[in-house]
Amino acid sequence: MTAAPVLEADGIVVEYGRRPPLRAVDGVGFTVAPGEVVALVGESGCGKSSLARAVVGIEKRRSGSVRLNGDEVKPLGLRRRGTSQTGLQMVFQDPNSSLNPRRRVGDQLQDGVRAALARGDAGSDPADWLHRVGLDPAMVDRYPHQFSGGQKQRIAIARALAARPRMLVADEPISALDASTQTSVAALMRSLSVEAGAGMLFISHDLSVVRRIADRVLVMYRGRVVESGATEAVWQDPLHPYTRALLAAIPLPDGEGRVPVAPADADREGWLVEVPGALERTL
Ligand SMILES: Nc1ncnc2c1ncn2[C@@H]1O[C@H](COP(=O)(O)OP(=O)(O)OP(=O)(O)O)[C@@H](O)[C@H]1O
Repeated sequence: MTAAPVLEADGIVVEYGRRPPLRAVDGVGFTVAPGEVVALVGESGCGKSSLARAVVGIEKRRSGSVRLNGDEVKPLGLRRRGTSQTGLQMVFQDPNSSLNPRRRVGDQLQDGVRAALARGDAGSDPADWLHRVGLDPAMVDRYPHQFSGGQKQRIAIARALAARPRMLVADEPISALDASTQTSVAALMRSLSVEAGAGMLFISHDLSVVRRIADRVLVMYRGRVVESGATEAVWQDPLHPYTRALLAAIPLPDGEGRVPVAPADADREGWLVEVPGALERTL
């Protein structure tokens, strides 16, 4: 029996501006099971961040719904003042946007631990969280600027996970990191979230990392999910022409990469017209 999804997003639409509005996300739905890592991939500007932000409620949705363990996730502006949705945590590309430069990292980790305890979940102490993300527990009294970028991102991840979220939404969490630490941080995110039974939506441009850590992948193109399925199935047998182009653009070992573009003779709109809706595989 498949576990009930921890996250259910349905018909998400995000628009910017008016006359005419730019439809950045055009009716996207997906689910994430507990302990499952779902990757969201697609070229720059296809709407990944807009979708991620709409899911956690920091971006206004034109329409659509998001449920976390069956409870509706309201956009931030509509939540009661002071109500935090600690069951849903987000990790951003830049760890500086998640960490307060004026507070010791231990105190910031403690906020997450407190939220977990308040919900009746077991909380670990801040030093233990530093240890879990591969940092010296004795560093709890330091400030964010005393850490490298990679270390700060590990702390931001620990801070998000310390709240024991049911769901983690990570928007390009590794792309600002040193290439040598990207894979290890991504693998760490996977192991910690799976261990905690949290679902994760993982956005990345690095398709080799996606292949390593994601159970399932959603391929987004021009605001829509054009293909979704088990990661290996999508890699072995991509159904949508855009997915094929995207996978063909994986950087080659010698560093040469091709940019994912529609075939020269294709009408870009035609890609979507020919294949209406997402190509969903049976899992
Ligand atoms: N605040 C905003 N106001 C107006 N347009 C926006 C805003 N945020 C995003 N957009 C536009 O919406 C579209 C989708 O952007 P989004 O950042 O969601 O894409 P993305 O796939 O995450 O891109 P990237 O991989 O480069 O981060 C783009 O055309 C972008 O220019």
